[in-house]
Formats: sequence, structure tokens, C-alpha cells
Amino acid sequence: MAEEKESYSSCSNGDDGEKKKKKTMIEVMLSLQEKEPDYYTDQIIRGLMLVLLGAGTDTTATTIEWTLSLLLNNPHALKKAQMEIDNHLGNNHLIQESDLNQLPYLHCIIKESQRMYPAGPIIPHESSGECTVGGYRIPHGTMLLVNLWAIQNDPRVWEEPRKFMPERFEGIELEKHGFRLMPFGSGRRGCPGEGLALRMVGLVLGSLIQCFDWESVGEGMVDMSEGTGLTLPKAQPLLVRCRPRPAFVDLLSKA
Ligand code: HEM
Repeated sequence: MAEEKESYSSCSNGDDGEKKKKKTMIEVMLSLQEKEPDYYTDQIIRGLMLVLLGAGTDTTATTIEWTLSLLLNNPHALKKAQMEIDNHLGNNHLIQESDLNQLPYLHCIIKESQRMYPAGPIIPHESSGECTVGGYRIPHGTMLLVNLWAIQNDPRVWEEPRKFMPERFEGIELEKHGFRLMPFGSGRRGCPGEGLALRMVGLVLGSLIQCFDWESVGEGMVDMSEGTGLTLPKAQPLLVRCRPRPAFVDLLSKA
């Protein structure tokens, strides 16, 4: 930790008159530590960074893998997403974060993928007081496991829930889904990384769809069996073949 502090302080406070650059989270933590060393201990900072890495990496990667798998099995949706990106961006610049709000179909694809394959399928909450859930009395301090997967794939709640239909979200605001769709959980303990994750997934998928043509390796459909684990992994990792789209070869080589 001592060497890390040294390297962070030398890269952020350069006295070379360089314009002030945005601080990384760890730099913010270390400057808070200078003011409140008893609260922002090394242990707290290290723990926070580990939680963010642990909670943010697998979930995001898994979501991207499921979504790409769904797109390979639904080539019309892949084509439609590619056309949406081409229509909005042309072929002279690579997709950027600021383009994402002009790509509603891409968002529908991500929502539909998160509905069918939520990266956190079961979320534990603890009752802070006695309450009633579905007619059951829940005493204070009880561990409740919310089965997000079951809610988001319940035929009483969603029409043809196991069918990939991004169009079901067209023209509908997320807020209107209430507790039917909550891949990031809900309430005070809901995922604090939601905004970052949606931008990251959108940007990664958008870039992959914009710049490459995709096909699955092997015969038939991509295997969509679910494995076991905290973050709903695919039982069989996705194997794909991609080719740069001719119009993007130049741009990619300059990127
Ligand atoms: C697609 C990506 C992601 C998904 C699907 C996801 C999903 C979730 C879910 C379902 C929860 C539990 C919410 C609840 O209990 O109600 C959660 C919690 C959490 N997530 Fe995410 N997450 C993602 C990305 C991220 C990222 C990028 C970060 C941070 C860099 C992050 C940080 C956290 C943290 C710190 C918690 C615990 C919050 C608490 O207990 O108060 N997540 N996430």
C-alpha cells in the first residue's frame, strides 16, 4: 500500500504545471485519508476497492457474454442493432459514450438480456424490522433471498418470458417496469454501479456490433444453458468468430 500511495501521489500532483486532471477513485480516497486518517484507513480503502472490483467485473462481463450469445441466436436483432448504429453514426467514427442515448434498440437488447439472464439472479436482503411478504410474517433480522430470475421469467408477469424479444421494451421507460424488472436490485441496497455498468455494457456491445461481423463457431445455436455460481455464468463459454466490417478496417487500425 505504501508504494501504491507513493506512485499515486507522484502521478496526480505533478508539479510540472500540467492542467489538473480528473482524479481516480483511489486518489480521492487517499486525499480523504489525509484529512480523516482514522476513518479512511488503508484497510477501509483496500476493502472498498476490492468490493467495487468484485461486484463490478464479473457481473458486467457475464452480461456482455449472455447478450452477445442471444444476438448470435437472433441474427435479425443483431442486424437491427447494427443498422441502428450505422444510421446514427455513419461509418466515420467509432461509437462513444455520448452516442449511447441515441441508440434505443441497443438499450432494449440489454434490458431484455438482463431480464432473461440477470447477472445477480438471487439477491439476499435482511429485514430491518418485522414485515409481511406475500402473506408471510417475516421477523426482524431474517435473511430474505429474492429470486430475481424467477420474477423476471414468470409467465404471469411477462408474455412468453423465455422468448428473446427486445421489442417488448420499445417506447417504455424503465421506471414503468416497477418490480417486474430489477437486474440491479432495488431500494437502499440497490446496485450503486448501475449507471457505470449500463454505460460500460452499452459501449462494449455497441463497439463490438459496430465494428465486427459475428458468427458462432460450430453447428447450430449457441448453447444457452446456465451454469452455477453467484453471477449466473454460462455453462459453456461463448465461442465466436468475428471479422472486422470492411468499412471499419481503417478506423480500427487507427484506434
Ligand atoms: C451489469 C452489471 C451489474 C449488475 C447486473 C449488478 C447487479 C447488482 C445487484 C443485483 C446487486 C444487489 C442489489 C440489491 O441487493 O438490491 C448489486 C450490488 C452491488 N453492486 Fe452491482 N451490478 C453490476 C455492476 C456493478 C458495478 C460496475 C459496480 C461498481 C463498480 C457495482 C457495485 C455494486 C456494489 C458495491 C453492490 C453492493 C451494494 C450494497 O450492498 O449496498 N455493480 N449489483
